[in-house]
Amino acid sequence: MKDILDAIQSSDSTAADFAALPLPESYRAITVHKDETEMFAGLETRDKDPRKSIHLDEVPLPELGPGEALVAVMASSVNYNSVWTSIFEPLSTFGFLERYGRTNELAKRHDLPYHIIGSDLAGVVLRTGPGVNAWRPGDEVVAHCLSVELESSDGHNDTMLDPEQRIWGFETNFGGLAEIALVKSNQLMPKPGHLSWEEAAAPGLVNSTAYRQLVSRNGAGMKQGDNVLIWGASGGLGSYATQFALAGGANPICVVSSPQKADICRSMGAEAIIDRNAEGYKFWKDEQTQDPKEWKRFGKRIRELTGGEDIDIVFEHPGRETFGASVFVTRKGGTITTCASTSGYMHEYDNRYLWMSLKRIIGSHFANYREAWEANRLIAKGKIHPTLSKVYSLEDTGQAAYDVHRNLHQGKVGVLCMAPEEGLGVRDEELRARHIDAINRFRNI
Ligand SMILES: C/C=C/C(=O)SCCNC(=O)CCNC(=O)[C@H](O)C(C)(C)COP(=O)(O)OP(=O)(O)OC[C@H]1O[C@@H](n2cnc3c(N)ncnc32)[C@H](O)[C@@H]1OP(=O)(O)O
Ligand SMILES: NC(=O)C1=CN([C@@H]2O[C@H](COP(=O)(O)OP(=O)(O)OC[C@H]3O[C@@H](n4cnc5c(N)ncnc54)[C@H](OP(=O)(O)O)[C@@H]3O)[C@@H](O)[C@H]2O)C=CC1
Repeated sequence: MKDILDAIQSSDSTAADFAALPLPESYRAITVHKDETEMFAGLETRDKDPRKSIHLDEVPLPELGPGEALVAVMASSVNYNSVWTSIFEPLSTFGFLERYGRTNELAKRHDLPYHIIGSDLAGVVLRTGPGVNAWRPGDEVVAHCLSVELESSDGHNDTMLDPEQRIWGFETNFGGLAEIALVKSNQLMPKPGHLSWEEAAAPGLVNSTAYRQLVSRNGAGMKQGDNVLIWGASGGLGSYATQFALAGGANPICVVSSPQKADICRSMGAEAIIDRNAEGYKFWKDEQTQDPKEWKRFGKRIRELTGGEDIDIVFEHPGRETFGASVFVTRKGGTITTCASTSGYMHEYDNRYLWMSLKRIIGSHFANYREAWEANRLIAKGKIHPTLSKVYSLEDTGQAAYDVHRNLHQGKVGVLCMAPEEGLGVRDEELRARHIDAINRFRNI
């Protein structure tokens, strides 16, 4: 591993040098264990502690197949999907690995008693498999998390529709929270040169998801002037949705839960901000009953902030707790676009407000390669910025996942994998200097 790190840190290493580097037989990786999937049985979701289920193990290097690449991971980030994996909700991800393993001989590699998790990385290509021409050893890359087989016709208009579509590091093994990761080569994209390894690893999953969900024609197709209600506007997804709304000439109405988070949104340029905690919205009277009066109070507040207008697009992900309110506050003909259900996936809403006002609910999930590429291009051009707040060592990934599970974090939480310290890997100091305040906006708050 030391030779690999030395080659990455040396300014004159060539593709041939990387190709000649011997690969280690094993490497360190963040895992959950199959024999521990019942460890939290009977506990409430919030009491399931990722620090207990997340391990740092030495694991064997997987075989490299056609169309694949092995990447030395300098940094990764914590996504909520790793929280779900670590608390074994809504189901154990070992089921995904078993199912994938049954599909073909090579996919059997993924069905192991441990799951190496993580769906983001920034690093350097070490080896490519047969059939890979676009990338070579030594390339500095980030990886998006869409894994597709594309053997069926179904995925050829939009690769997210492939029947064998999987999220790398969640529904496949050998993810990014590790010193080495195995990806398909069509997950690779150029690392933005003005960012450090940990900054470059932070946006990937959430930035691509927010891009499809909000901007792409496959999602809400946001346009100039749209009022966009963004739940969790300073969180992982929301901090990118807020930037897309502002950069695209829309009007974000940011919902957050503290004055500090409201300040972050303000510093991004948002003006309409609702502190859901301070204003005390209670959309549910009890576990079974919603309170339409609270939907109306919320809608009235939105009208105050917009000069009397309602919402064109809701950027939904909290799910059960907010969905009824989201459908209610959307304007006639407007769109609710949803990619998750953090607070519960059995949603309830008053359908009269949907059909009578011709509203649409759009399901959105990650992004296809083109959408991920466009989202990464905006980062590389300094139009959208990473929202990295805190960075942990690989050893402390459990604590990082705990912070995200308990909503103690801001923006994105990074993890150093092979990178010995923060701040390394910057290749374009000039572009960095132009955007340094925006790059650091979420740091250490
Ligand atoms: C990028 C980051 C993203 C995120 O963070 S997203 C948040 C984290 N992700 C999640 O929480 C999602 C986790 N995934 C799930 O919860 C499950 O993954 C799903 C609920 C999405 C799907 O459940 P499943 O059990 O995998 O699939 P089924 O479709 O419920 O069951 C499969 C069986 O059901 C049959 N079936 C499917 N559709 C139909 C139909 N229309 N009519 C009749 N049967 C159907 C199939 O054939 C098969 O059957 P047979 O088990 O016998 O093989
Ligand atoms: N389908 C897909 O492709 C993707 C799905 N996801 C899913 O989206 C969800 C959010 O991910 P991410 O943004 O990274 O997570 P974060 O935890 O970083 O941010 C979510 C934010 O939502 C707000 N929130 C949480 N619970 C509630 C609630 N009950 N009511 C209102 N607001 C709430 C919080 O902000 P505040 O407290 O300030 O209001 C929180 O910070 C997860 O479930 C994740 O698995 C994520 C990425 C891709």
